[in-house]
Amino acid sequence: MERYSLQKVIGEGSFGRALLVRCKSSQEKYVVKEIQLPKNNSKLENPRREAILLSKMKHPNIVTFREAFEADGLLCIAMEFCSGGDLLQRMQQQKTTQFSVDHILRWFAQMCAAAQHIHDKRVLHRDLKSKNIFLTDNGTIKLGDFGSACILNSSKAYANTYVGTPYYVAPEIWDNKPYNNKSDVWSLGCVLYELCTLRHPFQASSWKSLILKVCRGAYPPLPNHLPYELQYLLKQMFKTNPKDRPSMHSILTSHRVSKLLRAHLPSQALETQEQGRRTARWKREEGKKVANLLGEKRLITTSTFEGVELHEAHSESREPGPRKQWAAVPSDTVLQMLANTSLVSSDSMGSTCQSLREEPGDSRQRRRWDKDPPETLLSVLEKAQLSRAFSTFLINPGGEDPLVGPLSQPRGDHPDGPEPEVALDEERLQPRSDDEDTDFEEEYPCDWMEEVEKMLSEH
Ligand SMILES: Nc1ncnc2c1ncn2[C@@H]1O[C@H](COP(=O)(O)OP(=O)(O)OP(=O)(O)O)[C@@H](O)[C@H]1O
Repeated sequence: MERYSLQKVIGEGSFGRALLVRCKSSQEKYVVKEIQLPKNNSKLENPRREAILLSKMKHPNIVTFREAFEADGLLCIAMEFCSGGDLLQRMQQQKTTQFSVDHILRWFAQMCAAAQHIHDKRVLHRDLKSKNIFLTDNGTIKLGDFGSACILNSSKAYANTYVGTPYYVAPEIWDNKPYNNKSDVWSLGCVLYELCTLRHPFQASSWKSLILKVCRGAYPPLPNHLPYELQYLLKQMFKTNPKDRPSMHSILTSHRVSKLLRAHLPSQALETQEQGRRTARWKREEGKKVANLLGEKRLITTSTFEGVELHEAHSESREPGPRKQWAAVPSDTVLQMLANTSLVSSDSMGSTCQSLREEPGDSRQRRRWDKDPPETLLSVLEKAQLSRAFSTFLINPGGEDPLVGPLSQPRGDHPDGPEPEVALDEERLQPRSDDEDTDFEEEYPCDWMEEVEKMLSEH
C-alpha cells in the first residue's frame, strides 16, 4: 500500500472500503478495494475470487485489474479508476431527462460485449446491476465488481442457489432453480430497461409484489419513441424460462437487435469480441497460472462445484452433482427483517400462491409454478444472504415502502400503480424460438478448469 497515496475514500461496500489512490511512481489514479479477510480460512475464497477473476478478464469494457496484495488482514485489489462513476449515479443525475437512443445503444452494446466475454470464459457475474457498471471519463462502459462471480466447470457444473440484488434477480433464483448464463441476461435486461426509462422494470413496494412481478415477467412496456428492436429484445431477455432467453452471443450476433448494437460498438470492441471468442479456450499455461493464483485446492473445488448447469441440451446424460446446502439456521438479520415485513406471514404467502394459480381476469398465458411457491420463496427468503440487497436498497420494514430501490422517486412514483398505456405491435414483438443458442458453449469449448484440476492433481 506504500506504493500509493490515498486521495479519498469513495465508498463503502458490504465487504469494505473503496479508496481513490494515486500511484507514487506513475502519478496515475487507481481504485483500491479493501476487503476484510475472514479469520476462518474456509471463507477466504470469496474475496480472493474477485481478485482472481478480475485479473483474468482482459477486455476494453471490463475494469482493468492492476494488482492484488494482502496487508493487515485486508485483501487490497488495485484496479482502474472509472472517473465517470457508476451507471446508477449517472442515471440519478439525469433526474427525468431520458437518455438518447444513441447513448442507450452505445452503452448497452458495450455491456453485452463485456458480458459475452466473461460468459465465454465460463464465468457468471451474478450481480449485474447499474451500480456495478462504470463509466470512464470518455464515456466507455466498464463492467466491474466480480465479488459475486463464479467459475463454471463444463463437466461438473452444479446448481447453486443464490440471491443477488433483489431487483435484478431472475425468476429462477426466486424459484430456487439453478443460476446460469441466462440469469445474467435477465439482470442485464433490467439495466437496459433502466437506461430506457430511468426506472426499474419491476417496481414494487413489498417483497411479495416484487417477486410476483419478477416471476411473471410483468413490466410496463417501453415508451413508443424507442426502437421496436429494444422492446422486442427486452421481451426476450425477460422470458421467465431461462431457456427462452437469448444468450449474450446471440444478442450481439444473430438477434433482430444485433445490427443496431454492433453499429454502436467501437471497432476495437468488435475486434476484441471476435478474438475473444476464438481464444475462449484457455491454454495449458494459462490454466497453470490460474492454478497458482488460486493457490489452494479447496478454493478450486468450492468455486468449481458452485458452478451451474450450462449444457442444458445434454443435461440428462450427466451425473447430477450434490446441490449446495443452505446453512441449517437462517441468519438472524434476515429473519428479523422478514418478521417485520408482510411477506413472512403464512397468510400472505398463501395469497401469493392464490394469485399465481388463479390469475384472475388475465387471459394471457402465464408461466405457472410447478412447485409450491410459498415453500420455495419462504425458504429462499429465510435462508438467502440478503446482504447485497441491504447494501443497495433501502429496506425500511416499518415504513410505507419496505423495499425502496435507488431509482424510485420519493413522490409520485407508484410502483404498483397502473402500467402506462403504450400501444404495442404484438406480432412484431413475438419472440422467435431461441433454442439454438441456449447451448453456445458447445461451439467454443472452454476446458481450462479441467486443466487447472489436472494441474493440481499433479502436485
Ligand atoms: N473502479 C472503480 N472506479 C470508480 N468508482 C468505483 C470503482 N469501483 C468501485 N467504485 C465506487 O466505490 C463505491 C464502493 O464500491 P464497492 O464495489 O466497494 O461497493 P458497493 O458496490 O457500493 O457495494 P457492494 O459491493 O456491497 O454491492 C461505489 O460507489 C462504487 O461506485
